[in-house]
Amino acid sequence: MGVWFNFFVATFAAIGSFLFGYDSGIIGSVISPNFKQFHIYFKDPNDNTLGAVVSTFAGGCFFGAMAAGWLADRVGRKRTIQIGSLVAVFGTALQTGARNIGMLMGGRVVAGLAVGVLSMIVPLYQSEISPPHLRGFLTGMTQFMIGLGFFVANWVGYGCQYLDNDAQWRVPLGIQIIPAILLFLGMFGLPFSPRWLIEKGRNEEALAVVHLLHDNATNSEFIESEFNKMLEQIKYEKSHMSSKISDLWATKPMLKRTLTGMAVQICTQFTGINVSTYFQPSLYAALGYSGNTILLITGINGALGQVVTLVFIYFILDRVGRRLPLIVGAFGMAACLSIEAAINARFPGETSTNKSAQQAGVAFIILFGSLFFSTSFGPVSWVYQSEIFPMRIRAIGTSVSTMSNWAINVMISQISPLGLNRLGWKFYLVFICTNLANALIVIFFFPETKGKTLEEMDAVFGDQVIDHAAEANYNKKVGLDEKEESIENVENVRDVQDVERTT
Ligand SMILES: O[C@H]1[C@H](O)[C@@H](O)[C@H](O)[C@@H](O)[C@@H]1O
Repeated sequence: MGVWFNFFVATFAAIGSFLFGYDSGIIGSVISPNFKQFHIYFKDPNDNTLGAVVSTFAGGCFFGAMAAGWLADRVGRKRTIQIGSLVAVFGTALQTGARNIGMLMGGRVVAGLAVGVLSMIVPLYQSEISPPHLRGFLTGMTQFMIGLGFFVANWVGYGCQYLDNDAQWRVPLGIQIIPAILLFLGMFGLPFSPRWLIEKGRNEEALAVVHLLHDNATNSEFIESEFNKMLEQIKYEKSHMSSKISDLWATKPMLKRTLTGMAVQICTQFTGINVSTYFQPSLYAALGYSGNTILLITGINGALGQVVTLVFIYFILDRVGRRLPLIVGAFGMAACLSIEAAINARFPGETSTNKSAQQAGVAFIILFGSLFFSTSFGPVSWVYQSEIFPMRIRAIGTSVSTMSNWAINVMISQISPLGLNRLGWKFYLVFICTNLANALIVIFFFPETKGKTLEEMDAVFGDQVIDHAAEANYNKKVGLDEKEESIENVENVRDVQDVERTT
């Protein structure tokens, strides 16, 4: 079935990422003053309670991402997605049927657990089913679908504010049950990750999946070689290495991977994207805009971000690699925020009526998120964290990276309202510095991973590598049948390589 099927599988699984975006986005509308019915029903909850409604979700995400690392190895990537979607159904039901604020918060925590699981497992699954030359695009679908979730949530929120009974908040919260059920059921029809199948010794099923994903008349050689590489590497890892949490820092190359995986997510949060995502209306208000204009600008920004993300992951990411977009993006975001700070300092919305300054202010917020973030840390963070770990530790490594995302996410969303109120335009300065720091971190510490198979990442991070050419050579030399003996000889080949290296 080949590439189209591959694309379909990656996109369908990304319904999990849609839930991530929708669930994160919808709560901002539901608790806003426009949703009067919500405030009446819950007897005017104060700011602390509303803050807790938002942060309990992110807290749940943190623990969900943790659990997903454990689940993904035991029951597999596909079943973990299904578990995540079932938990999402439960969390949605609790929120939609909430009778008091406690029940609503309980629902937020459960939904958070689900989104935490899905945020970690969806890109991991996508990267394990992708051929190397399309991995950026297919794993990048995670970011596209997160953005779509936010976008749909904005408009659903916009429409529902006009309802004048409980449905005003129950409907936007309840809608998530549709994608959650669709994902749960649909995943029955999608394949298991071939790499996980090999790990479990189900090689024939794995080979069938690789055929299903990459098949077309001309590439049987590619399929065979891709499958053999997976097989050799995973068998070697299984027989020679452990998969304990401490393996994340057991050797220098492993520590490097772990720190890079965490760093890509921490840097993503320190771009300031969530200040712009969660508090976008306040940013436009600070420039002097109000009411429906704010909604309109938010809508345009969201739509533009989607188009740019798609163009970037489809045409650019697999060609230019991961490093360059991250570096350009970080400098671009620092530049946008510098101009933004200057405009806000010189022409504050309360006192200034300078129209061009206001428009420029809006333009640079849009450029920041829809251009620079969408072509850098947005998609690349998910792609990168899912491709850098070896199989035996990939689930735990990806889980720790995703947990870093949520931990810093909670921290930044807690301090942002304070920062924006107390520091005003000076708050931008913080993120100018963090974006410059992000650029330096990438320049000095992030290796390029474009086009490599997941098994070739060992070489990228300085680990021992199975050299397939040397292996074939060795087999020929000792007169063995290459294919059958390849696994058994990996150890010998390494010995030969070691000898060659030391002589
Ligand atoms: O807007 C989201 C943001 O809320 C997440 O924290 C980030 O990790 C995603 O990449 C981004 O798309």
